[in-house]
Amino acid sequence: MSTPLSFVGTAPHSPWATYLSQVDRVVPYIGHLAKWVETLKRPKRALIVDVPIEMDDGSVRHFEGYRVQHNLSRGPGKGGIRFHPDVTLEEVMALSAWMTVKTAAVGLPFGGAKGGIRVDPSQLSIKELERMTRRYTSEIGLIIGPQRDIPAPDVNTNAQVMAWMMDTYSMNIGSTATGVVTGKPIHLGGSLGRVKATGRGVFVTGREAARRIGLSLQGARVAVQGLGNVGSTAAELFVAAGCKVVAMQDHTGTRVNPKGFDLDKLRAVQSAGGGVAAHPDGEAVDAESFWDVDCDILIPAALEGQIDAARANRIQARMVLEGANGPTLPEGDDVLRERGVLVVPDVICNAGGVTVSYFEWVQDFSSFFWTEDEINARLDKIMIDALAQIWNTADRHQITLRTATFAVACERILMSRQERGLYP
Ligand SMILES: NC(=O)C1=CN([C@@H]2O[C@H](COP(=O)(O)OP(=O)(O)OC[C@H]3O[C@@H](n4cnc5c(N)ncnc54)[C@H](O)[C@@H]3O)[C@@H](O)[C@H]2O)C=CC1
Ligand SMILES: O=C(O)CCC(=O)C(=O)O
Repeated sequence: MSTPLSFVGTAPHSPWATYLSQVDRVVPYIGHLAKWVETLKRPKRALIVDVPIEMDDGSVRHFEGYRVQHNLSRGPGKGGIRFHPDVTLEEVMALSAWMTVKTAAVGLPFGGAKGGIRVDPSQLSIKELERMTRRYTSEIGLIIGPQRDIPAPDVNTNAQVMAWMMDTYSMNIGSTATGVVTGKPIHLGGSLGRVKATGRGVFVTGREAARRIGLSLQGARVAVQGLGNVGSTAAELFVAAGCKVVAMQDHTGTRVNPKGFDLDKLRAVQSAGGGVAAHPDGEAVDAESFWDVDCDILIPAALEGQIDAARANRIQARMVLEGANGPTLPEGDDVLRERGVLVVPDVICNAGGVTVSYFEWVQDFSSFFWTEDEINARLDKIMIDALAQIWNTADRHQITLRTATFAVACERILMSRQERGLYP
């Protein structure tokens, strides 16, 4: 065992502390590979960059950006870029580590990486956002590239941000490199199906898990936290399968409606710049009441650290589908397990996005593009097969799906580490 990292404090509820605890729990299930586990407890490479930009009023502001490559044993780094005022190096480390586990869990030939800028993008004009994205891309250009590390969208980033990143990287190297990012607009080498892929993966794993625990989707009540890219797609697919969304929460507010929300109305208020608070139906409640809602399926699809032990004790659902990364703290996991609430963990549940990102990367290299039906069929198969293997592992060892996903993934990562050896 080596010394702990000096540059990061591990407060008990921080995302990095959560990740470390999840790694500790897998050690008894990975046999002789446990001797390599220390490699998972530190990022391979972490870059902090200064991002100075000229604001529209002529002043200059500096933002702090990060790109962390947690582990590259199985291939180039892969993972999204987050623009959020609470982004920290430590959070990005945890997000990059979950990418390492996630890509291995679904068998993609990638390592784990993540990036972010500590900024509230809603306070920037579109031109300021573009300048910031381009300067950040040039700064992390030292370590990204189609064969090295491939960013993608995450919270508050989208296809337009990816287009600016692709263009900036391409200008800097002197030729178009579509494969440097995924989640791009379709006519710039993006893939059909990528926008909805993460939510689709949440739905497919949720549907499989429901079938396995005998929960019928017909009339099942769903509560969703975070109605962005991931949460809104998952909600739509569950409604299409016969469920009703009885509670919704986003950064604007929380509403409940036992009759089920009309998601078309949500889309309309979102298009007008509003959120859940502006939905015309149901009843507005305080944010904390979200965790008491009577429901069958709970989908946290916003940020980390949402389900602590106290909230886990109040959750009424039979199943929690982690659309977000890191929404459940280890003590929340323990309570949910004791109470018999099934948790389908982030590292498999939300892996649909990176899976279609992989398809996008492959399509960019071959310059041959697939139909949306082909993409969805391949995505569904990968998710269903991966969940089946994880479920079997959980049954065999009598462990949670989270520890089982870590066991399947860590075996692949650490076997690669062992086979590659330590010395260049
Ligand atoms: N976009 C993707 O392909 C993937 C995203 N994820 C994860 O899913 C989660 C959501 O990501 P996206 O949907 O892409 O982001 P997004 O930016 O599209 O949406 C985020 C949603 O979270 C809500 N939110 C923010 N702060 C909140 C708070 N304090 N309380 C309640 N709601 C809050 C926002 O209002 C918004 O509805 C994140 O944890 C992300 O890392 C995971 C895999 C892939
Ligand atoms: O699509 C990707 O490459 C990464 C998506 C992501 O950031 C995630 O799965 O958390």
